Amino acid sequence: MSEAAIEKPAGTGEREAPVLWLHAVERRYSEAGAPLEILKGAELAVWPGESVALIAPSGTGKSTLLHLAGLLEAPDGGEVYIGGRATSKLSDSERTRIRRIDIGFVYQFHHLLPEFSALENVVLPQMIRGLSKKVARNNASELLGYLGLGERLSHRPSELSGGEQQRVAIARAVANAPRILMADEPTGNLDPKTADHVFSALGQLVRASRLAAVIATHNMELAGRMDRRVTIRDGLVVEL
Ligand SMILES: Nc1ncnc2c1ncn2[C@@H]1O[C@H](COP(=O)(O)OP(=O)(O)OP(=O)(O)O)[C@@H](O)[C@H]1O
Repeated sequence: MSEAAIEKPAGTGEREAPVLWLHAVERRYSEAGAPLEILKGAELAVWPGESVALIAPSGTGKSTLLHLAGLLEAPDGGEVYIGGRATSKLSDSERTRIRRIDIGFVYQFHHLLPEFSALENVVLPQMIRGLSKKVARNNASELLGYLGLGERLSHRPSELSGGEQQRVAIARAVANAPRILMADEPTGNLDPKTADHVFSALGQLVRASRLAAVIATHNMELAGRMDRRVTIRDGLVVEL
């Protein structure tokens, strides 16, 4: 793992390494032939057990940043380190492996599999990872119970409320015990009370399992309950 050795973000001293570090990250798209620079050397380091709210106006690059951090896209410049490991020169299969093992993703529209029950939605990613059905089912029912869905295991997504569906999506995202949880507006389509429940569930998980969480949200009240708040300004990540 020699090329993987992390340079430390400035000012971190002897502190343990960040589990996620976006270093000098650039991302540009082209719009009608003209370059559209979204990230211009962005820096973001997140440590285990730390929750970071990403609050920025529409179109400034929140989803782009989450996609880069989640290895769903590659940066045009800079480096994304996961667990101290540089990811830009890894093969596709290694990136896929890191994505599957180290990273959990929760989307605004949960993308649950409609024909499967809540339990099965959380079992499947674990079986893809290679766990036996029995172990996966035990983990899934424990996790769903922890998120207050113990009585809803055999319900299909269409038989669950929006907040319940979103909690199933959270359970699915953390079922393989990732080190980083990324969420893109996870409460964006929920009423305030349900959003509060979902956020509390996320917070409990982050604290209980020393997850690092990066959550894009427009909800300032919920963002206020996280450890840190950052925004994107002129293509850079800025602490609020
Ligand atoms: N594949 C793409 N091709 C071209 N432009 C893109 C692409 N993806 C994103 N963009 C542009 O990049 C900018 C940032 O998009 P992004 O989705 O990251 O914003 P966002 O901050 O998440 O916005 P929102 O809060 O509305 O979801 C937008 O102007 C968008 O139009």
